Amino acid sequence: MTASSAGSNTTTVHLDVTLTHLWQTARKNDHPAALWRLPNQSEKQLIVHLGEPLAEQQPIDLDERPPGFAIGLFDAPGHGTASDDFARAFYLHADRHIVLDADGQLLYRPTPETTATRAFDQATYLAANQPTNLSDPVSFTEQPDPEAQAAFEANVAEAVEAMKAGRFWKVVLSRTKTLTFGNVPDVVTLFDRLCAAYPTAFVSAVSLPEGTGGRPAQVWLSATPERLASVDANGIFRTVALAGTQSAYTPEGVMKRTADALWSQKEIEEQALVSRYIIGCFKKIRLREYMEEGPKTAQAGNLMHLCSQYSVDTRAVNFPQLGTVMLRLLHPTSAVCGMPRPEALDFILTHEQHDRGFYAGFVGPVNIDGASQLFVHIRCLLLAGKTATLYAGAGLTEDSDPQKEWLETEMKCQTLLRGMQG
Ligand SMILES: C=C(O[C@@H]1C=C(C(=O)O)C=C[C@H]1O)C(=O)O
Repeated sequence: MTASSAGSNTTTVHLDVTLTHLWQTARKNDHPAALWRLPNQSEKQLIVHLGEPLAEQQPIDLDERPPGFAIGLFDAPGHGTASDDFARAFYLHADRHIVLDADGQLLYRPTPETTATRAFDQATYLAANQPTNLSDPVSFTEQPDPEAQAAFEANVAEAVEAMKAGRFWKVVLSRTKTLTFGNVPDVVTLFDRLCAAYPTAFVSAVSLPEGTGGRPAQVWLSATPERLASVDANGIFRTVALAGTQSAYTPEGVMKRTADALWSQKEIEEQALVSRYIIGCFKKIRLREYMEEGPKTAQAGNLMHLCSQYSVDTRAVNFPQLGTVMLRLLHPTSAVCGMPRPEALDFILTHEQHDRGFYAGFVGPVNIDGASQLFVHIRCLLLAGKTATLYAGAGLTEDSDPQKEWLETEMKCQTLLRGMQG
């Protein structure tokens, strides 16, 4: 290995170490790891947590956390009875932080050298010198589930009845789809494909070893279009209200222009409910100085959504904790749960047959390069060996049509299916 200093705060590694070697070394040694690419950027970043195992979710204080990566479950212990229950996540520390820049160079960010970092580097270099067999093409097939559509549509019909009876106004119901890969797929290859297919998405892969939160070993992969809460290096807070879904293609397979997208009253109302929910959160903390842009049509891969953007200059309003406070208030938003939240959550927990796990939770880097960027964990899958479980949901109102909502979840599954095909 030869390592040379490139600038004051990074080290370039001149050896055939790749993200795959780093990722596989982390997995093999049971170190939690997170790999991500921010929207509209080419840099890919990887952090490896080398400390104590991640036993439980922890409160995420964006202002106080050391550099790292958060991944939170959809559901909170106690179902959000305490105000910070939902803003909890497993927290990976950036004990090793590696950046793959736009020129394909691996740069090691300086982190304290410890016995653990030296052991990890050693194991990585050994892995880089082993012959690898990554020539296997990534191929997968869908596992048919003949009951799934009827079960989902029955749930939608029940939700519509509950909304007509006034129990709640909106709920997001989800379903799963199972895939079988020909071979255990290389996660970095899948991640790279999603990055290439969806330049405007937040793409991530997170590996959590067995025992994290009492769960088996898991790898989650996603390409999400939805920002939950972020604060950039200039102190600008951002969130979005994203809802309403249609294909980005005409029935003839031609890409539509966003300006040509037409939205039904149901979709306009559905998105307005998410906007109202966000504005309600600002009102709770008596914050009036927010900017609102939209709703506009936004493209997200094979789909289009209605999107309103909200931003606040936290320095101008002298509110440095706004990101943390809003994370607590926002998650889970009505884009993935419903309104009012307690009733919608209760309906989800009593009707969905699967555990959502990290689907519809949140993911993203915290205090990396002075910014924290958390995204809603949708358009995601859970990988275990050769099996992948995709998760997709649809926002329902009393005007929902069960069959259309099923088709919407099918389109949402297509985002990952197409992206992974490369
Ligand atoms: C729930 C999902 O997506 C959310 C629900 C949407 C909708 O109901 O139209 C649109 C975008 C997302 O906020 C999902 O992709 O699983």
